[in-house]
Amino acid sequence: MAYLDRFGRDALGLGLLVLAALSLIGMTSLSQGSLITPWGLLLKRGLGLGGYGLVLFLAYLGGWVLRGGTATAPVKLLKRILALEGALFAWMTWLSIMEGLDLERAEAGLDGGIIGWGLGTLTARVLPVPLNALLWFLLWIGLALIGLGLWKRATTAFKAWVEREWQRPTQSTALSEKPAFPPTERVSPSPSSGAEGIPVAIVSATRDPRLPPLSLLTQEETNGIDEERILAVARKIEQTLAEFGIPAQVVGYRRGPTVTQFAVEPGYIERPGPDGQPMRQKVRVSQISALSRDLALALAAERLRIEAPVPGRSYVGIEVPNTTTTPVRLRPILESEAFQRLRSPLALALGRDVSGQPVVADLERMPHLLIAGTTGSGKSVCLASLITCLVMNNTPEQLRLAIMDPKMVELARFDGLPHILGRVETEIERMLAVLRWALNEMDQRYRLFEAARARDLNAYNAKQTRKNQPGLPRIVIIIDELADLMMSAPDQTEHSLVRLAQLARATGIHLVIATQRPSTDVLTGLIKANFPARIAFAVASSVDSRVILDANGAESLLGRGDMLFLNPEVGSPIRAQGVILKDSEINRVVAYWHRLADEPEEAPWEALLQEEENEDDDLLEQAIALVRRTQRASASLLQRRLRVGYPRAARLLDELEAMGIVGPAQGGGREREVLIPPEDEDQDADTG
Ligand SMILES: Nc1ncnc2c1ncn2[C@@H]1O[C@H](COP(=O)(O)OP(=O)(O)OP(=O)(O)O)[C@@H](O)[C@H]1O
Repeated sequence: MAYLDRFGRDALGLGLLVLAALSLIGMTSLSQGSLITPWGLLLKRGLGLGGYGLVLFLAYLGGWVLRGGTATAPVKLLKRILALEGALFAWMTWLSIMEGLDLERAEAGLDGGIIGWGLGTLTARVLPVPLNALLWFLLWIGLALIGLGLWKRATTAFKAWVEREWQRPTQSTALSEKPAFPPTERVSPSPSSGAEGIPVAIVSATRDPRLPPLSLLTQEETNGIDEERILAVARKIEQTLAEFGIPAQVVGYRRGPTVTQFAVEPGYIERPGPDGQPMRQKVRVSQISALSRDLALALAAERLRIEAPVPGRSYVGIEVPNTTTTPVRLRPILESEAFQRLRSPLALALGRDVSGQPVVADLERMPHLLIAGTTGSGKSVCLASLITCLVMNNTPEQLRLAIMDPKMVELARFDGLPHILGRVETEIERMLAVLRWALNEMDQRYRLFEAARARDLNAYNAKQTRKNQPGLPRIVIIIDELADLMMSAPDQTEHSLVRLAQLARATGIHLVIATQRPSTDVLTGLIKANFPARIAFAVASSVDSRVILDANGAESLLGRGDMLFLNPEVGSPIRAQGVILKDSEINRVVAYWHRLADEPEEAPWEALLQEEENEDDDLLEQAIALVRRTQRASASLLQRRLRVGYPRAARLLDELEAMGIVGPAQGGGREREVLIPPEDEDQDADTG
């Protein structure tokens, strides 16, 4: 099927290119033919110079289809084609109007041809010539931008320009008065990006040819630095602090994708000393951080975070949201020096910090990652970018993923990646089986290492390579919502996660777990103790922030990918804007691997589930005997006595109900009614 798809696409793309070439030959009369000549004449007469536009349009469409452009959703594709066609007509009409709507010229195949002339004449009846020309010119530009997919970028740039021009007159006078920033603290624009201090890209020359090319991913979209606004905010900060009796100076700034961090150096307050002489006393940093709400009010900022002091620096950092945010893209981070320097297959591109520098980390060293934040704060986007980052750098022989997504929609689009063991699991019971399988796999790997006298996965794989034997892949287990698992089988989940977290590192098994419920019943002390690397997205309160990071701060984040990353090797959390991928980028990467994949394999935990199903029959017998003996029926009783997890106990109860042994659920956690008599009564009845 995929082959047919590919073949059809290639045929269509080539067909469009050939049509473009034939149209060009016909219009320029380079060659004669019974079809080409009348076709060229028709184009010339009908479209005038627009005929050349049509040639370009066909060639562009052909190239686009060949490059895989049909992966775009059909409605979107149709919209873009219609817009490009509209742009072509608008251009032809504009040409005709500019040449005075001359029918003779149109018939001779000049200007916009008959069609351009016709459309122009139609609107000329109601509009004066300049307005008529302007209307078609604007239509041409607008439709071309939509057709080329540049509309959003153009409107954003236009808005930023209007904003800049609007603010200019009010600020220019004050600007010359005080250069507030020493040049050293400024983010110098890099040659590759043209803005925002993004480091020069370094592409590794040693990229494995089996890996997807980086060109599948989008380049960064950047906003220019609006220095005037930054200066105005800096002045406002100084002014507000002064109004509260705190002398302080803004000595620099660092601009990131969503926030700008202002470096504020506390000044001195003069106080009368014990001897009556004035004494200079430095402002305490806590005095500045206490004013965060007043500063937010003065700057009309939604939320404001104060880092007091910035670790390793002699100033306080006040982070003010930018008016426009820049989406952080994966590709420039993969190409950055910081990422390349990690030289790890499990290097993760997390985002950009408050100065626009890449934030990267090595999952192998973390060795597990905990992600938490309220709903809509950016967890799933973060997981999707982590998965894409991993599969951009690893073949399925090097890395396997076990993905669990009880929310069912967020990560299901990765189904079909050959890296995924089985498929993306969405049912609680199957997820518990994945964890049990991971524990088995870990034990088995330890036995293999022992036999091969290898200390860890790297040593084992090196030995296998020397013997020309295949090595073992690393395994990353990803859970998109831990709360669901913890609610239905808390003991089993906690036990498995903790054991894996403690022991799995050497075997190349790593965990990435996310939750939107940062409460202590989900992130228990034991789990937290074993997951020192954490990412906190925006949360509702400082209590939640402390549950995740053991520190305040996440409550002041702005949401939508704004995060605090706690790297155990660094100590204090780093603020960053997370990477976001377009759907089209993910689709291209999945399609790349899908094309190379063999038939999907059965999940390795399938056998485990089958075994357990057989065990269930024994359990059912035991459950009947238990209910009959105790005359009580509840999930917790079955869990305790039969030593099973909640999902199994609940399933057993359902089966007992279907067999008419217990009544329906009572609600409110009450026990069910038992419908069979105790054993002796049964016997009495038999004998009597
Ligand atoms: N890094 C980012 N950059 C820009 N926008 C982002 C980023 N991350 C998330 N967003 C925006 O926030 C929205 C919500 O993100 P996401 O679905 O990841 O939240 P979530 O925390 O997983 O929520 P839920 O728990 O309800 O699934 C996204 O649709 C996107 O528009």
